[in-house]
Amino acid sequence: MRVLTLNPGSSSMKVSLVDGGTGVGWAAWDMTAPGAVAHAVARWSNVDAVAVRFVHGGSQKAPARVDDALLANLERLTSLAPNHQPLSLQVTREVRRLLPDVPVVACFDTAFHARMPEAAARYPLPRSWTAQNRLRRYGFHGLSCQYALRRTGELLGRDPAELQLVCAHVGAGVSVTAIRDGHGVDTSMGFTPLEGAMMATRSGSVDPGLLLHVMQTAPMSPAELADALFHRSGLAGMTGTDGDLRRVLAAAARGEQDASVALEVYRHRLCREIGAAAMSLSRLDAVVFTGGVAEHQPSVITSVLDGLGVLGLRAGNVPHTDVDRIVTAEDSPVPALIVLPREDLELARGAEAALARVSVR
Ligand SMILES: Nc1ncnc2c1ncn2[C@@H]1O[C@H](COP(=O)(O)OP(=O)(O)O)[C@@H](O)[C@H]1O
Ligand SMILES: CC(=O)OP(=O)(O)O
Ligand SMILES: [Mg+2]
Repeated sequence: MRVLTLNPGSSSMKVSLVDGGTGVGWAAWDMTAPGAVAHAVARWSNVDAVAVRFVHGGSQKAPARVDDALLANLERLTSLAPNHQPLSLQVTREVRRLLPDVPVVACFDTAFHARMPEAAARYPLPRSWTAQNRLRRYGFHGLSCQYALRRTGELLGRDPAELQLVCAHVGAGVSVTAIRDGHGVDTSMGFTPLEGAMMATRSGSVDPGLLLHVMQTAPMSPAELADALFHRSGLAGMTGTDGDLRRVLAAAARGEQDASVALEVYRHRLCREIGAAAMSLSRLDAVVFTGGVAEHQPSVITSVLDGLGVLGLRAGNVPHTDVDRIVTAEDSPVPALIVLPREDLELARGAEAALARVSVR
């Protein structure tokens, strides 16, 4: 099956053509570039299916063929993932208009975490708020985790279902997930992709008491607060850049103090999330790093590894290549790997599975 995959992330729109499970074409556009979907369709119109990544699927537990009712449900989740959901809805509508005869499947980041134990999924809030079980932790980057798990199994020669891993997706969005029995059992992102580690433009976790204090002393609308936390915090907020790690590293190399401090906080918070995730496992088989930063900036991953000695990781020589590899020293008791992000392959798998289910019915 030839599947056109569309992955609107917070910093770029990634598009690929996957034919029979293998990626055969790839392109990425800056989020601000207009017409990405039209360009992709013009290039790859001869396809059997289209798969679109949605970070928030609400209660959806598996990829699903898109119809108007599904889109209306996904639209209701927009305020829970404002950096992503509107774009996914927009590209889905556009691709349905451009390719009206091709089935479109939505694949959800949240599905990988749907079996998260209650202890990890619940917030300690008044039960009148949580009675409907909607105000809970969902988790994101699930397609990326699913692929990293599969690939780590191949690289270590182990059955993925038996592996106990910590998976750190380090891109513009950053999250850390504990994986056991083939699915997420705890993860740093929660009700929205704002919780947890520090990110390119998102704050990650902040004491809710600090936010209450700010709301009382410098009143602002919910929209202004959301804009500050989703778009004007993280690396961007601390350095006055756009949050792209390349620019922050360059600023630090020029001796800019704000950039150096931001990198320290970034690294510290990532290590802390990795340590926390390990607590949901009974043993640690490996730590796997994926996402755009792991792919393009392996030196950042080395500096994170230096902080993980307590978990039994010993940093090795991290050659800057574009292949999946072990990045810990040969005698490291626990290996760490860099696996290049391939959400596109999971999107294509999801589309094939959803359409096979539909045709069996
Ligand atoms: N050559 C590169 N191309 C793209 N991203 C890069 C490159 N080098 C480093 N990066 C880092 O990868 C980040 C984007 O990661 P990615 O996983 O693609 O983000 P997202 O999917 O969240 O939009 C950028 O913020 C940047 O810091
Ligand atoms: C969930 C999320 O933050 O995704 P991305 O890293 O692709 O922006
Ligand atoms: Mg991404």
